[in-house]
Amino acid sequence: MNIDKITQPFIDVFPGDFSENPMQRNTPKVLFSTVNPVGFNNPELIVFNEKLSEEIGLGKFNEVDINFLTATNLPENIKTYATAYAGHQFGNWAGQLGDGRAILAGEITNETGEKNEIQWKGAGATPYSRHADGRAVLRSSVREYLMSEAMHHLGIPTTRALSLSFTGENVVRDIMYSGNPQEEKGAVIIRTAESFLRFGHFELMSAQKEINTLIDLADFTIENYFKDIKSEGEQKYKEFFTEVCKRTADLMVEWFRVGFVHGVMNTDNMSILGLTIDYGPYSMLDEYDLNFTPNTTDLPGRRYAFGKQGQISQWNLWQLANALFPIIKDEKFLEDTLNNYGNYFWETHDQMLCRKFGFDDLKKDDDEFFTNWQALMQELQFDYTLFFNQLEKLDENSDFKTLFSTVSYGFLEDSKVKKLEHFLLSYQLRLKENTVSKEESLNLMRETNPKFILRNYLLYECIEEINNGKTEMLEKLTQALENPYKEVFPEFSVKRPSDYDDVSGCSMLSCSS
Ligand SMILES: Nc1ncnc2c1ncn2[C@@H]1O[C@H](COP(=O)(O)OP(=O)(O)OP(=O)(O)O)[C@@H](O)[C@H]1O
Repeated sequence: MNIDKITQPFIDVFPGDFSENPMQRNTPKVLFSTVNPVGFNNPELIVFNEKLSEEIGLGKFNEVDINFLTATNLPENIKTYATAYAGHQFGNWAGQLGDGRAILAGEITNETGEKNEIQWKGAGATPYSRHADGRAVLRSSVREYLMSEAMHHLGIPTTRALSLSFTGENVVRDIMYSGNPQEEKGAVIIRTAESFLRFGHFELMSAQKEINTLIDLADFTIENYFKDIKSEGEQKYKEFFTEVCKRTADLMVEWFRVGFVHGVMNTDNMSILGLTIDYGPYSMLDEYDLNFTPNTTDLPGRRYAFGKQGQISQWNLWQLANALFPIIKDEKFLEDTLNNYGNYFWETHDQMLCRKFGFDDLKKDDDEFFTNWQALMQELQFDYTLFFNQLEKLDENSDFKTLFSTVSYGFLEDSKVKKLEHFLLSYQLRLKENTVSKEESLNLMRETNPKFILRNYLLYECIEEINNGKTEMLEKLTQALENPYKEVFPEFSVKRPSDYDDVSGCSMLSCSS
């Protein structure tokens, strides 16, 4: 691998802590600290993403590269560091946080000039670990590795995953806060992204009244990642904020399109670039439920439930607006932009739903159609993904009851069948308003509705296998997630088996990763 090409421009630009023993640091107003990863004695590669490595300019894997992949015995040119950020967690200001178990190697540029940051997750404690260990368990690492790649192949902006390795050490975790912690295998992943900057980085500098660094951070971000912005002065920051709002809304709509529930949308988990970041207690939707949250910590308020993600992202943008206020002093502008967020979000959301149904354009009465559909989905307990796959197969000759009863988690008694029939008739009437052919309408559905989603029970089975030294499921899932709009393995295109309804890690997840 071209490890020698990795550089660290971030640490040349921003104030940081370079002290010998960063764990005892006492310099609050910095954006990063240099820190050495622990290194591991017996690391073992589980999977390496060669396509991504080539794409970002890191090239092919050699056996010696296992050291780099686990942040062990690093060469001189890699000056490792962890960044400081702040955040609002579950609606409350949490003060300073930071990369508690993420360590950056720096950045690599590929042949076409595209830059990517490279980061280990689980390579040891940093000055931002608070009292935690900086480690990651196999379970959470497999989940992040596979799901971030699945999102990429679904066409959704995300951080990506380059490798997954065993560290050779065990880590102690209490999965469901049972008071009975268990040893689990430790793992480390490398993830990559154009940038890992979060809303929280801006919040930290603003809260600390480090306005010059806030300006530098905004300038750095615009110059590197928002290259279309050419204005100067306050106008530049206004355009930046508008674009962050747009990218965030677009991302939320994409999550709704495929049924992704993030589970822990704190502002420190919001990417300033509009990427999906932090694959913790996430879940893909099985049965359609706007109120579903996979995160056990979130159960009481369901703040981060599936149906609330649009609204919560707007709340998070309000916090970002507050943080940017020292450089965008136009309160009315910020308020108007945030108020427009809802309109833009719903317009984009409804356009997306149109495509899911194979409609070529949004019509006046679609609002009512979508509301009826939502009520039907909830009441008939339909699987979100499979419902649309079945809808593609519907024609005059099909037995609609058989077609849809296989994708419900409940029993379709006569009254429900009537409701379904009524809805499908209204759907067929609505399809007649299309100005495109049946085939074009079907193509729209096929490219919008995935045939494969990475369900929690599949991940659960995969983790069990890897724990027992087998990688067959990992290989199959990789193949399936790389082709999500095809049915590569028919056995994966079924609803969650009922055996998994109450298995921890399949229905509910905790943050103990
Ligand atoms: N095992 C751990 N050791 C040290 N810090 C941790 C650990 N787990 C979580 N943290 C820190 O706690 C905060 C919130 O955790 P969260 O679960 O959102 O993040 P994460 O999954 O570790 O990381 P990321 O957001 O980088 O994907 C973060 O600042 C994170 O770095």
